[in-house]
Amino acid sequence: MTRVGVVTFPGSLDDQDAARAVTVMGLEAVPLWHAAHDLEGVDAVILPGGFSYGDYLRCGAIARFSPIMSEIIDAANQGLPVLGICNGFQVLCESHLLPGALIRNDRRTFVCRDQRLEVISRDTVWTCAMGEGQEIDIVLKNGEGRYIADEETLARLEGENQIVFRYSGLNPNGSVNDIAGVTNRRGNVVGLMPHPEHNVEELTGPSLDGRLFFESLASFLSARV
Ligand SMILES: NC(=O)CC[C@H](N)C(=O)O
Repeated sequence: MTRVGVVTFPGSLDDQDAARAVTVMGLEAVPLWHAAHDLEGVDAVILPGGFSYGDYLRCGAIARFSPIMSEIIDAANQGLPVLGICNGFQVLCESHLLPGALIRNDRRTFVCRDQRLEVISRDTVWTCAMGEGQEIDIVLKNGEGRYIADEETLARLEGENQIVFRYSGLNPNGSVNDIAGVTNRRGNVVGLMPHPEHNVEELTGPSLDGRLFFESLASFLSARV
């Protein structure tokens, strides 16, 4: 059975929900503590949402130095699928596994809403079961979701198909080019601000579009063996 590691940092909030989503999708969730040095042979890793280390300095800036992150950086550079959700996306940017940075929302408030996204690239481990141009609805909830990058990086992301999602309709936080999620060159590391783990069950809907992320992972892994 596919084993998906879910990391818990001090201050993580959505690690339990991420693990539940993994289980709901028929995969095995493996809890990984931030201080551990061992990925326990997992097939993929999720860095969940929350407030790691109290969001001090900058969201994700301290979590980046957790022992588990040096293991994840090495493994990701060798192709391990990694999904960073919200605070997890912030950690991935701070770790330089993904380019750019996330700063305070332009309206200076915490934003919590159902958010429509447009799928820009299905050329990643976590979106290969989606359609290009497909619109999906995923919960958004953060204070520092405004994606920025320098012009050269932006041009490269746009030119090399590394923008994975854009906000559809109203841009909720001032992210440059409406960017909601990006990937690395190889397409195994994806980070996004909205929370797919909250959109996998009827009870907590309204959409079930979060399932597509796990279906993508499953189809990528089964095509590989
Ligand atoms: N939902 C989250 O993961 C929040 C991330 C981060 N603490 C922020 O407010 O931006």
